[in-house]
Amino acid sequence: MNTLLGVDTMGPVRCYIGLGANIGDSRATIAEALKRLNELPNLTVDTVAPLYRSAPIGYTEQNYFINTVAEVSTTLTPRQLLTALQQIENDLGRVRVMRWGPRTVDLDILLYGEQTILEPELQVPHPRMTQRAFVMVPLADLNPGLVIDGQKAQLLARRLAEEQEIYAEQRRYKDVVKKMNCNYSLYLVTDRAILEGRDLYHAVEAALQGGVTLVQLREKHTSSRDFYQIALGLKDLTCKYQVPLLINDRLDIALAVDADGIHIGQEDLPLQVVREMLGPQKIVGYSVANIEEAVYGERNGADYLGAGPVYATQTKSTPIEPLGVEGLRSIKEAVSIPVVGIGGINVRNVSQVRRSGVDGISVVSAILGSFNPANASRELYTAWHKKD
Ligand SMILES: Cc1ncc(COP(=O)(O)OP(=O)(O)O)c(N)n1
Ligand SMILES: Cc1nc(C(=O)O)sc1CCOP(=O)(O)O
Ligand SMILES: [Mg+2]
Repeated sequence: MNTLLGVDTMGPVRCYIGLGANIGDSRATIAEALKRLNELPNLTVDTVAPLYRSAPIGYTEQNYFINTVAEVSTTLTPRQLLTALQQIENDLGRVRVMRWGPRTVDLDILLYGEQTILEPELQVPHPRMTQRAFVMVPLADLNPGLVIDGQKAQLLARRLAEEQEIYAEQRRYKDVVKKMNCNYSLYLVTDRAILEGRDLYHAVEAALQGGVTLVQLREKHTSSRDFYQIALGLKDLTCKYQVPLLINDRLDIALAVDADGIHIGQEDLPLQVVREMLGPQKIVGYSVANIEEAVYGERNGADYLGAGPVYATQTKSTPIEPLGVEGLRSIKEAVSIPVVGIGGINVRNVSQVRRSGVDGISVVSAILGSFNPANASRELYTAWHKKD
């Protein structure tokens, strides 16, 4: 490898990381470990296998484990990667008491490209990986044809799954990856009233073609049955463009269509209840109009905040005075989760909004009020990405 100051100059290396936990809320810990992994500089989590529950091996007087495997690409060296994984383990409360004993979270480098590393602290490929169903089964989900020690991952996984106790969990961790990679920059919120009879699917598809990065289905006066049917249709559409779909207000609809998440406000179900019922892997957005609400949102499980109204808007009647760019900036500076501005944002003021430091713009009429939502989205996209 060609290294310069410890960084591989040949480009990213594909690695597989094994994750396991059996103390506390293991699913939430694994979700948090994946998030922190993806936040490392020089590393991207590309895919995560489904979760599995597996019987402990070695010391059996302990809880079953939750396991998965992540495929990542990184320019970190093996040593740097090992140090980063140990830091995440420590930050998440791992205490090393006994070998093969209970653990809050365990992160192992399974494979680092095609390299073999035989150092006292680091052996890659992981020396016991081909003997463990909880490694080989999720690994084979990600890359069935991968050959390790001359054996195909899928064949090894099948044999080990017959010999060892391992159960597939319901939750697909593709949701975690979608959530981690969520792009808030151009966020469309729907409102059929503004369409004045034009077709919602056509308008949303045009907006997706124009560069919208996130969609929220907002239906204020629709029966539950119709809301559900529209949500199913939009889910197909957003899946086609690999853009997440969030549901406004309605937890039942979000659950029923397995949406990527929900957006709730100050008058909707309590944030903590929504987070608990939707689980850690889904996106929860929370509306705020001041710093107190923003801090509460961050502390109680919101993934992002919708701050508004930034400017006066005809789309929703709100008693709150517009925040303006300075109000928006003060909210953004008070929290560390993503913030999007909403309310009266259009192509003429988008660059002001961007200068407040927020992570994106959320719009209704600037896209759906246009007879050409694709163009309108393209213009907003360009304005958002324009350098000053
Ligand atoms: C991204 C985003 N931000 C704010 C809102 C407003 O939510 P809420 O205050 O709950 O009002 P309704 O949209 O439910 O009328 C939003 N929907 N999206
Ligand atoms: C749905 C919504 N929520 C707001 C808030 O301030 O919380 S403003 C708003 C409407 C945004 O529509 P437009 O982009 O057409 O102004
Ligand atoms: Mg609401």
